[in-house]
Amino acid sequence: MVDLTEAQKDVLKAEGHQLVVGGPGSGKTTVSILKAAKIAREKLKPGQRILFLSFARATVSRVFEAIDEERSVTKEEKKLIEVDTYHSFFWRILKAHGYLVGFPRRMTILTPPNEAIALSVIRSGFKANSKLSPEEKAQKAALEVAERTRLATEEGKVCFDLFAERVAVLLHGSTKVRDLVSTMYPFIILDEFQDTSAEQWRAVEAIGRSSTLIALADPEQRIFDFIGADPERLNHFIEAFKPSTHDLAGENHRSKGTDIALFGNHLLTGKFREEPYQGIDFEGFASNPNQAFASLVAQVLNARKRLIEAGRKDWSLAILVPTKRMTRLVSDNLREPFGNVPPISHTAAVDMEGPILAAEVIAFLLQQRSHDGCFDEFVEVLCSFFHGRGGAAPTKGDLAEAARFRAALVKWNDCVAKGKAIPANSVLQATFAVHQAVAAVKLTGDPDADWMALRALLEAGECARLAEIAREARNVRLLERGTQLRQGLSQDWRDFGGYRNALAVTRQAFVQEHFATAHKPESGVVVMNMHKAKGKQFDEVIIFEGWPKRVKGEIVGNPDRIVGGNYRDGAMTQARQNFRVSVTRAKSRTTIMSPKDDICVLLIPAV
Ligand SMILES: Nc1ncnc2c1ncn2[C@@H]1O[C@H](COP(=O)(O)OP(=O)(O)OP(=O)(O)O)[C@@H](O)[C@H]1O
Repeated sequence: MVDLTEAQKDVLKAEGHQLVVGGPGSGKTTVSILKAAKIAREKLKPGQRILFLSFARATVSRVFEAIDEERSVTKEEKKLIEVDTYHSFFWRILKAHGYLVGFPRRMTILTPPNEAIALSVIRSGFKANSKLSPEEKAQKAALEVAERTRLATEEGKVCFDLFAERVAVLLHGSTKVRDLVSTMYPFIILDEFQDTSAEQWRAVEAIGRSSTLIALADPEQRIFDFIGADPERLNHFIEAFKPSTHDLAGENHRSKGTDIALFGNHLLTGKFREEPYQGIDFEGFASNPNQAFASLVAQVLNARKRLIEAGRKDWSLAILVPTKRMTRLVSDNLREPFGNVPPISHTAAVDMEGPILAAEVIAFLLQQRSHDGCFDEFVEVLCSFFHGRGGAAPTKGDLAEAARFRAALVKWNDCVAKGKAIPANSVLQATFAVHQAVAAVKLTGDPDADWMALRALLEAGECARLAEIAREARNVRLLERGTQLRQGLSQDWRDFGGYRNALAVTRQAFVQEHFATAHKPESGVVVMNMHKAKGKQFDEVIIFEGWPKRVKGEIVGNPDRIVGGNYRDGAMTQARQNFRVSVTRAKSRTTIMSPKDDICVLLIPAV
């Protein structure tokens, strides 16, 4: 067992609601787990459990890892600690009691890709978010809320965004439901409390009337302002519950023996010291793609070598980048580095809307239906892919593509009805040919082989859109991932001698996947957006940003920077906090890579 600090010991001793604050790696998660074990020993009645609520599945797996590391916690105690995401906890409440707040009794989850499809028409009526006036933003948000509400109340399709708000209404309105929750969970630990949104806060505020709340927070790791986190949140908690407050502030256990945490603190103020920071490396690179990626690959290879030589098993190296676009670019470059450097095996956290919808296209085809109107349905699935693949930001190009396919289908059906030949230049000719080829495939009942056979057909076929979909589908490791989908498809085959419900089975598998909590934390080389690194820890971190494009010495574009455009603008508090969160994810070393001729403005000392 670790030697707890005095402040950590106080957390274990105190009774009632608690607020535990402290910087990165100060031991908040660790002490909360020990506290949970103590509660399990001393306070729980049979059937009761302690709930540990977190934001994302990835953080949940970190917490599981931390629980496993805590050797002083017994197996029985571990069983009584239930780690869950807000989403999944709220969904459980809604499924049981949602009808009390206007939802139909039968509800399904509208997954993010399908939500993106449903909202794409509204969203595409507006310019990019950054170009909207506050009024336009409000108007867009109101339209989205109205449509989400309609989908939920009229069609029983509930998207994640509605969970917290409805649960808050439910818990404030019904003492009975609240008591049910508190009887089951008399103690609730709230992870990353500084990032709770107004709705999430309203929901836990209600539960706090009958359960004891233990909030863990680092106000300076607040990174979710854009979706409703509020600097005042800790004060809301203090006012409502008068908790005992425990400050683990100065401690840094994650990167002991280094100056990583210190550097993180200095980033907040922009006041750096002269002496180098142990564990922080800076690498400048030249502002062009070849040299930038070559420098990155060199750093990745060095870091990987260090970690392997250190003899750790399960080592982890994170490459953190500012944008989604950069995540893809880095991943592409690692897959095919320059010269004779072999591919660098890694996982990349790319947005899943496109890949999931691409998988749905394949699933639809696995059904091999042949009824009238089957081709129409296929075109509709294809159009859904274009509507949804951009997630919250559908592109005009994708929506135009969907419109073009739909218009071509009307023409197509018109020709068929009139017995006329279909125009040879119809965009659907190639699509139809692939559809026919798929219908002729003899499926075997082995889901892996069949899935791959269809994907290969799409990839090799004449239709460029379907080939693109097949490539997107490669990003979902659906069949490797677990047995849920494979079992579902096999069962389907056994029941019907074909994959009659493949699309429904696939959608269900993704919902399950979203709620699954037993994943291992990432290991090996991982590439992800800086935002996604919150709450995680890695052995080494490389932070890599974009570079300016110059024409005749003048900067004409500066994409993918840690600070948009790399402009200095006021206090830049939010950007500083984000940067600090990324820097402090490392246990032993953080390498910061920024263009030599336009260094990240946050690294330039404040005067
Ligand atoms: N008192 C202690 N002595 C030594 N090591 C500790 C102590 N407390 C925690 N640790 C270790 O320090 C690391 C970071 O701790 P933990 O994850 O609990 O921090 P945290 O405050 O939750 O971090 P963050 O907010 O950055 O996610 C862990 O590997 C943990 O085992």
